[in-house]
Amino acid sequence: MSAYDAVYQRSIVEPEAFWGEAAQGVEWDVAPATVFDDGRWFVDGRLNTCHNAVDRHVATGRGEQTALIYDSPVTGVVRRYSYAELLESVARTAGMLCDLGVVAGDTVVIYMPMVPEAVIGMLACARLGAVHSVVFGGFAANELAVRIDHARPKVVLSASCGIEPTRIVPYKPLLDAALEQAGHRPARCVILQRPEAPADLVEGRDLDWAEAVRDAAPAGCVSVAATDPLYILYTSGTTGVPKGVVRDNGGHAVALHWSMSHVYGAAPGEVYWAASDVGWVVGHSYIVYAPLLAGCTTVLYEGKPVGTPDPGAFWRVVATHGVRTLFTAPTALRAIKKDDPSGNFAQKWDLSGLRYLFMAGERLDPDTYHWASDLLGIPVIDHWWQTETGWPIAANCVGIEPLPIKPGSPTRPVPGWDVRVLDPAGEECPPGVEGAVAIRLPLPPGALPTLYRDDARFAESYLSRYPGHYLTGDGGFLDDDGYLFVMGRIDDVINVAGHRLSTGAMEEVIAAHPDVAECAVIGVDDELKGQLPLGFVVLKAGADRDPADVERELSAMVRDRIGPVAAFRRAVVVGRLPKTRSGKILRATMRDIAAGRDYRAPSTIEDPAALTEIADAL
Ligand SMILES: CCC(=O)SCCNC(=O)CCNC(=O)[C@H](O)C(C)(C)COP(=O)(O)OP(=O)(O)OC[C@H]1O[C@@H](n2cnc3c(N)ncnc32)[C@H](O)[C@@H]1OP(=O)(O)O
Repeated sequence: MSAYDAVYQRSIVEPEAFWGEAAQGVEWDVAPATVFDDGRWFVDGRLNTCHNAVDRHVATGRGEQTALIYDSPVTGVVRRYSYAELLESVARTAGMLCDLGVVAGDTVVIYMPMVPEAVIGMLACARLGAVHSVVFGGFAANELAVRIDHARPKVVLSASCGIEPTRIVPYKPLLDAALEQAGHRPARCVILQRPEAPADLVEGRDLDWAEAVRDAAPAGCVSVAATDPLYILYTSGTTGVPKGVVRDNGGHAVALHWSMSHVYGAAPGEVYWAASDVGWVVGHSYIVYAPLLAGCTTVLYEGKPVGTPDPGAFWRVVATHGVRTLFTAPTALRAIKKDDPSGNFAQKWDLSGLRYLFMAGERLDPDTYHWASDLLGIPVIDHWWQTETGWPIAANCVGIEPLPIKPGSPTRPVPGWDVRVLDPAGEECPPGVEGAVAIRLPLPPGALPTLYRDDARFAESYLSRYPGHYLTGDGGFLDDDGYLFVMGRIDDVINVAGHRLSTGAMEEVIAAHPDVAECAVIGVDDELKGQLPLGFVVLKAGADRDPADVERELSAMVRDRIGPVAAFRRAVVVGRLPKTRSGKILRATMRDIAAGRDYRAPSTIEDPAALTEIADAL
């Protein structure tokens, strides 16, 4: 039996012994006597995640080691925080939150660009046992308002602006607009003033971050139950209402700490860089928590793969900061490949320290895999996971044993994840046959225990379709060697440049256009961003509009209501949508047509010619 097989089998057959041992990698205030009970991990354990990520390393001699490197080509700033400096900043920021009345269990919304204060704010919440909810900066005011109303934060942490390569994005007016729309009123908003676009502060509500922190006394770590929530992270579901994925403290700390050595093969003291955004789960897990829990140096990069200033940006960061492990999304590599197909910019930098390139966020297409692999000459490792799971479900666990790479596959299930591919009747599909990818329960530590304030939706979305299993929402197959191939979503969620978006949310926006009678949005393949949304709209009778004008207006509406990340630019006016006789829009068949897959008109279709019209429009 291979090393991987032995570790994997043990994790599935003896999960309590397996994770009980892994839990020893974390420092507990009260060590858990019970590893697993009634669906929850480490139920009677107590700990503090911030202590494990920061204080612990200072206490054990890593105080002078760099914890965080902030590299910001858009401002020209590079700043290093040692673990001791990070501790000082986090403790003081936690003190500021205490002064504002934040206590364990309160929620704090963080709407910030990629600046150190975003990381510090997250850790400060964790320090107090408060629950942070980070909202990605590329979302519009309306999306922020929805999240504020659901999370009901006592305090909002934000910044005056974000900086995109070609423009300053004023965040504060977006926050103000969100708070006007939201029913919930946070007690305070703390605003980081950036010199590129300082913001007006609302008297009595807003505080200047620098002033508020300056006057605060450092706060200590609050011990919390392992099952207490560390954060809520909203993710797109099939409807316009996002799902608040809950992450607990104990299971999360144990799983992430374990993953750094076993999945990524990263050791304390090494530089680990996840080129993502703190607004996504990759940012939560692998910019902030996991590298710090493991005593690594993490990189916070405020820039893009291209345009800041050139397609050598990633290679500069790797070479300059001695990055050993790089983690990014295929879209980022495709962007670099597009601007620098021969890899000339990579040749300018010494990349000899780079050991692994990990890829996730969307499917790694074989072309991009081969390009990166040839360019870098190191293992390029696709791995697959989700906001809900918090850490990898399938990967080539190089820390256990590197397995042969099969392009197009994220390799094999990671220990702890009992991956099954099920047919519509719930039977396991034979090797090579595609079905719904599900995880047999229990989910390992670190995976979501529920959705925030919505246990019913959690059960309905994930647990009801295949009893005893968690439904991932992705389709795929296992091959004869147990390698998983994930082929894409089986629902109305799309993935645009590694951003998970709901087509249902876009349809809600489009349907509000005065000339639109009905609409459907699907994802279509795109060479750069993986997928792009495409809308089909039927205009109201008598609406004599130029289709190009309608497309422009709908694009502006989606940008304004959901945000620029939706990248909604194409809307095709059609005479009708393909439907069943009972009036259900045949989105799944439309997706098949768009993906170039074989499709059959369902027997219940109202008029098969409607599908031909969609194919023609595409
Ligand atoms: C494994 C679990 C998971 O899947 S978690 C999710 C993992 N996903 C990721 O890490 C995302 C990976 N993608 C990226 O990092 C970016 O798409 C990269 C590759 C860097 C390209 O960025 P960019 O060129 O901005 O394209 P984009 O499609 O992301 O953005 C579209 C428009 O949105 C804007 N935008 C983006 N981020 C922000 C932000 N933080 N604040 C304000 N605006 C933002 C961009 O400027 C762009 O705007 P425009 O349409 O060009 O005007």
